[in-house]
Amino acid sequence: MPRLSTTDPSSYSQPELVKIKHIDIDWSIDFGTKTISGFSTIQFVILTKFIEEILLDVSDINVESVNVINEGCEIPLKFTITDPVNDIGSKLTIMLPTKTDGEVTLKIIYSTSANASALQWLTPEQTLGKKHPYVFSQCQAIHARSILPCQDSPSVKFTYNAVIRHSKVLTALMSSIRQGSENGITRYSQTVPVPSYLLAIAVGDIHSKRIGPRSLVWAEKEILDEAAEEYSDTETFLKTAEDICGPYLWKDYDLLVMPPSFPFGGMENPSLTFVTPTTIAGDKSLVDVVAHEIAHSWTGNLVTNANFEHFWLNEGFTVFVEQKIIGRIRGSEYRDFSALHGLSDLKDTIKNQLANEPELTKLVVDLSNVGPDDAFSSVPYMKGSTFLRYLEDLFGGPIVFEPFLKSYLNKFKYESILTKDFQKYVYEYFNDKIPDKLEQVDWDKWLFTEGMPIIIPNYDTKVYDACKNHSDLWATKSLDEIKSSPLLKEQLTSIQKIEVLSELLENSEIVDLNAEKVDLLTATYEMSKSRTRNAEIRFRLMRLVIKARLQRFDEIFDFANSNFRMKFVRPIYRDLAGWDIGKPVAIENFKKVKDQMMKVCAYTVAKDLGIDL
Ligand SMILES: CC/C=C\C/C=C\C[C@@H](O)/C=C/C=C/C=C\[C@@H](O)CCCC(=O)O
Ligand SMILES: [Zn+2]
Repeated sequence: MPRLSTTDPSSYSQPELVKIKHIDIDWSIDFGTKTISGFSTIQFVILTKFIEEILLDVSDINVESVNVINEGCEIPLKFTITDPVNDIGSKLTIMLPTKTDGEVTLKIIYSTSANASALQWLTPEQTLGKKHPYVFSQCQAIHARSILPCQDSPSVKFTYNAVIRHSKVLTALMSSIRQGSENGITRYSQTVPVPSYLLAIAVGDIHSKRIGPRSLVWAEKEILDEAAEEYSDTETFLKTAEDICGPYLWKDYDLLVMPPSFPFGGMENPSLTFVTPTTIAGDKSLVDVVAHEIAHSWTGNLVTNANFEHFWLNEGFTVFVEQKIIGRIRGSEYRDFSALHGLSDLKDTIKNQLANEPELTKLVVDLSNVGPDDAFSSVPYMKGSTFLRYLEDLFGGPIVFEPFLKSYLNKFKYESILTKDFQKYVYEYFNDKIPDKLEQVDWDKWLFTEGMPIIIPNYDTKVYDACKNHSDLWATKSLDEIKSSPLLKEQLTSIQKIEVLSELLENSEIVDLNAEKVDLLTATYEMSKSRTRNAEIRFRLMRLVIKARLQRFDEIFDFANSNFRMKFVRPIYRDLAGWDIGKPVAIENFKKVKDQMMKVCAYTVAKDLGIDL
């Protein structure tokens, strides 16, 4: 795939010449045809002397007409759409009537395809309530182009108003501020400029419950109360994040608990985080995802990567802030534990998921020939946050680094930036203060070396050590020795149990896994399905079952079919694909359930299994 534009390798649009400033959206949601149809009125600002055409991204969109709006009159324009390119979609070229400068407004009438990659349409049977259909979107990284023609590049930020026409019995939600809803017409308005990937919509039989002064949780009725209970610390997270990052600029912060096929843990859609139900463990042990999504309100949503090669600016910073929130609330040893746990995940990613694509283990990647969905991994999250922690420690700790962080967020809010902008600001801010420390940072090595981070910070290992002691016991001792070990009298928390399993997975080659050991482990830490709802635990336990080559496929697929969060299903399918007996069973199961997965999930799992979709 050729590099599409100088600004963004994953977009046909030319943000260096022209940028969208505002969109008025008018959409009708049709569950019968599984399509959204309507129009967008798009205001562009021209950044060069003049332009004669405008290029937009589209994917599988049927464009009916394009008109230029001039002093209230609409003049039809010629346009062409190229054949789709895998992962990227098509180029919509709009011919302007004359050489144009200043600003221009276009009205585009269009409808989506039933296969729009950003959307998942659920039948009533696929919902908890079983009575009404449901549709939701996931636009990151480059799927917004499948629901509206746009400059689908995070280097472009725009405000929008939206009118959503839908069945009166359903609720329509968007990632902005609700202006009202009457007779099946719901209006939203986003007054903070956002990139296209932060557009989000969900329509279904969705209800809400207040969980804080600026927060509602939205969910199907059947899980509303337990969700409200699980996420009841949201306001504490918000206040702590404000203390670290500055004022919260998005007015409301709501959560929408997604259907289990939502492919990610959470998505930072402004004012309305989408969160997977797999974070509901019943004991708040997995709500760090909410701290993560709240952190994105600054890192990612206000200061945004200009293209996805610099995704670490979104995710590395967000994990860094998430861990600070955890440290502030639970103690610094838990901040460090979270970082150490992240490093275990990173090791797994580098060893397994990216074993054949080491160039994707760099902090800044080259996406000229790779789609963002294919490049996605824990690397920008964990390597990025480790780099920031290294800088914080080197520069003098939080007392020095936190004022910088606030200043950085304030300086670049509403903008889209590259790594070099961050680097330049580090020098601008610290040059007079700590020039000797600045000299020690090997930027090239941090940004472009493959594999694990070049330096591992000196973390407090107090919480982690207990996990390591337990995992060492299981890895090195006989069953009798394990059973009689005094260590097992020590209670571990859910997050520590997760780490014990991660360590065992990391060392699975030497652990001598067998049915008895797996069963004893399961019983000892109360990890059976009947004893825990913790999906992170169940996920790792199922991976151990596979590593032990136990043919417990019912149990494995009971979990792998209960949700289609890619973080869970992809490693399970990958592990099965590496086992001659597991692979055909996995393929058979995948074929049965792939239509219930969101497209990005089905596509990547098929790749993991080495089969065509
Ligand atoms: C270097 C990587 C380059 C580009 C990747 C960018 C986007 C990839 C695309 O697949 C979308 C990702 C969306 C992520 C949303 C939420 C995550 O934070 C969830 C993390 C995994 C999980 O917890 O389930
Ligand atoms: Zn994130």
